[in-house]
Amino acid sequence: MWQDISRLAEAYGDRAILDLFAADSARFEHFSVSADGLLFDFSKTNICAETREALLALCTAADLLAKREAMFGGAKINETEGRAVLHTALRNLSAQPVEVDGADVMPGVLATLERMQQFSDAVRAGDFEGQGGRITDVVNIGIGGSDLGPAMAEIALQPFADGPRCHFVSNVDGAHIHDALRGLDPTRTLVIVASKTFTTIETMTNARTAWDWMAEKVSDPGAQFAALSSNQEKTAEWGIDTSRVFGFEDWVGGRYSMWGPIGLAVMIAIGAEAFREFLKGGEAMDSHFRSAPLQDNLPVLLALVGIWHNQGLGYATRAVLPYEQRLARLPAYLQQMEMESNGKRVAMDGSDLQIHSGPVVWGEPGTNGQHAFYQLIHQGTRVVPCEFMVGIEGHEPELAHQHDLLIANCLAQSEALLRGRSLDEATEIMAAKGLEGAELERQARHRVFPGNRPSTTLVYPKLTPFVLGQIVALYEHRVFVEGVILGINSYDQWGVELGKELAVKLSPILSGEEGTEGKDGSTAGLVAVIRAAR
Ligand SMILES: O=P(O)(O)OC[C@H]1O[C@H](O)[C@H](O)[C@@H](O)[C@@H]1O
Repeated sequence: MWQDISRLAEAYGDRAILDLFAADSARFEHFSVSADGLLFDFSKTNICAETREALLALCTAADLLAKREAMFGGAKINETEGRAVLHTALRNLSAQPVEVDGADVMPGVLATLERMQQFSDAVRAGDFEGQGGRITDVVNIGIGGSDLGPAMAEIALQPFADGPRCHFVSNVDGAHIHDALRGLDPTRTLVIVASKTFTTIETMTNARTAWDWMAEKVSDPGAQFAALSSNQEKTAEWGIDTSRVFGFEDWVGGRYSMWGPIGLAVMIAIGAEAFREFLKGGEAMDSHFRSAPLQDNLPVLLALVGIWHNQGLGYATRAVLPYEQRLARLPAYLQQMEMESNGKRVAMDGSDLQIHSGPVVWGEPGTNGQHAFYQLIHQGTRVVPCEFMVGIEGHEPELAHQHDLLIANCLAQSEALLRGRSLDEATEIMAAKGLEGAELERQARHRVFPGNRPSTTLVYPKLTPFVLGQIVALYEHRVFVEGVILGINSYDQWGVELGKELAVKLSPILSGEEGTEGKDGSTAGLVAVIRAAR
């Protein structure tokens, strides 16, 4: 199967996408797909019917349909940790039973959702108070999957945010919590400690700092703390009342956890009803993913475009470019989701991967990125497949003219990438400015855009909680499909462990309690410089 992809990449990798449009006047219709109001256009790639067939064959070869049902059905597909992968159960509002080890997980999921709602309602209504009165601010302390999702969503859903202000603290750098707490009233602040394991050093350190900050002004800091975790033993050690502890099971991966208790800060910000809309959006994408034929299946096609560009054509990165300022943190969120999930060098069975792992994912919202890094995207020597996204409508009707400009910019960028500008065109432009001879050629060459650079565009009606749920679930399933095709485990993250272990060992070396014997020359040298300067 991979041989087919290599053969097609060899044969078609360089062909002109514009020729494909010329050969098929309905190319846009043939190479775009819709699901519940979302439209995914991948016609501005060099995928043709033949390539699509070959890519779809990868799904069949990887037994995608059975694996998809295994995931939704609660099978322990995270084989290196012996866990099911059931973030989809967190948004299974229809409550269709989902069994793990013979027991339906749905009653527990829905009961926790209900408890979250009661707590969130109480905070928002002022029925749950701080020791100085109504809660005005919520500080979510967590990192990685316990931070990026809610932090991203809280910004994304600002038009719906009518609850207390939310702040997110993740970095162990004391500057982060220092700046977040500055100006807050500890007597009217709720601290949410979000950590699946409740052992993550950054989160525990920041939680201790927040506790001490609060203890200076209130007699019972624990009364203004809530905990979100799958480790009930550890939350009990902190003495946080169980009424404010929201648990989840080990079958929710950290980077897939914003649908459950890890989303509490978002629920408090936007209210339980809007949060349920977010879940409904995810649920709608789940049912599309499970029921649409592969060739019309949005997550499947998004994944296949990814596989074609990365494993097929060898493009090592992809840029996520939301034309939506409120999705400013989406690229960072997807970075963890995609790179922690599919950045693996061995297959599920432990053998070396024979193809490249997932790509580097990066990005910034448009139009800002245009004035920063698009230069390289248009004229650099490497090709960066671009994933544009844009809403048809904004939330500010009085600024509709600005939204139109935003859309125009988004479409202009993908058009420019596709079309480019030839030497003839550039020469004509420069000649019109009066240049001649060698100088004309030199200046014209700088103004050539090679074009033929692939991009996709995801169009959504308007960034509502429902649409955000669709988008997040779309990318989750994209990661799943790519992981299945690559034959890796997308749900562990052993690659983050070594650095953590070494950091623990370096602490006593930095403080001087232990020496640098056995350390490499660079690490020993850096330690020496830092210690000498103290
Ligand atoms: O939620 P926690 O247990 O505190 O984990 C927070 C994060 O840290 C780990 O190092 C993992 O790389 C992430 O997948 C995880 O989301």
